[in-house]
Amino acid sequence: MIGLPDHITACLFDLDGVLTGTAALHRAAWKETFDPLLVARGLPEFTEADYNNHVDGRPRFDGVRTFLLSRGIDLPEGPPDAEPSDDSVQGVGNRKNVLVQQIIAERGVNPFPGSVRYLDAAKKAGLRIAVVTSSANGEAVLNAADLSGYVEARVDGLVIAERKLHGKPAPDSFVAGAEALGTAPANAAVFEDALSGVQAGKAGHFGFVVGVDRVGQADELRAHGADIVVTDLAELLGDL
Ligand SMILES: O=P(O)(O)OC[C@H]1O[C@@H](O)[C@H](O)[C@@H](O)[C@@H]1O
Repeated sequence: MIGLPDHITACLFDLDGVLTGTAALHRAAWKETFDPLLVARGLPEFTEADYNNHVDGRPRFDGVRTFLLSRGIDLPEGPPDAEPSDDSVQGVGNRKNVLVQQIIAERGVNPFPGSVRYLDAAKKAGLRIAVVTSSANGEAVLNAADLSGYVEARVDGLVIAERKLHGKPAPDSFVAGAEALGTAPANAAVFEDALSGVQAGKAGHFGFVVGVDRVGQADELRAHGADIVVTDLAELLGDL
């Protein structure tokens, strides 16, 4: 049914990069945040590979920590209300959030047409639908894309922080999404564009992991745990 094995009764969709084109906006905000820190230390600029390997899919402050570690930069943690100008992990994360909200407001949120068609098909097929995103801006993005009507349960960055869940690549946020729908992981499909996200799907033993390749990393998505890789969700409907 709609490109999924028969035992699948629920779909757990990542948001940025799977349902909406906002992954590129997050990437732009991260680059604008990290480049001055790198340049000041004489290090190479933030690349797409840095984003894909260290930041994409992870909760905001995990992304800061993982990337800084990859470049050997040690910043103090700082308090959660650190000023966006503060050179601490919390300050850098807060700075990125100011930037991403500006960029989203300027460029707008566009759902992928193939993803909207897939959501329609999933709903028609009677599959349960949840969104599992590390973004604390998830609700605003879903609303801006006019997709909230499809979503029966949402696990976002705010929920992850509040419940102290381990972020992707740990499976916990997807497990919480399946739980919210009353579905066992074995009967749920995970849809992810991030390497950390397909890794989470595999680690949680979900029934099917769909890798969504928006940036030419199909092999990496497979190596991190995707059972199948598509470039557009409508491919699963078999009519592209
Ligand atoms: O900073 P936010 O909006 O809470 O988002 C956290 C992360 O959310 C993920 O969905 C994105 O893939 C990441 O790029 C982003 O950093």
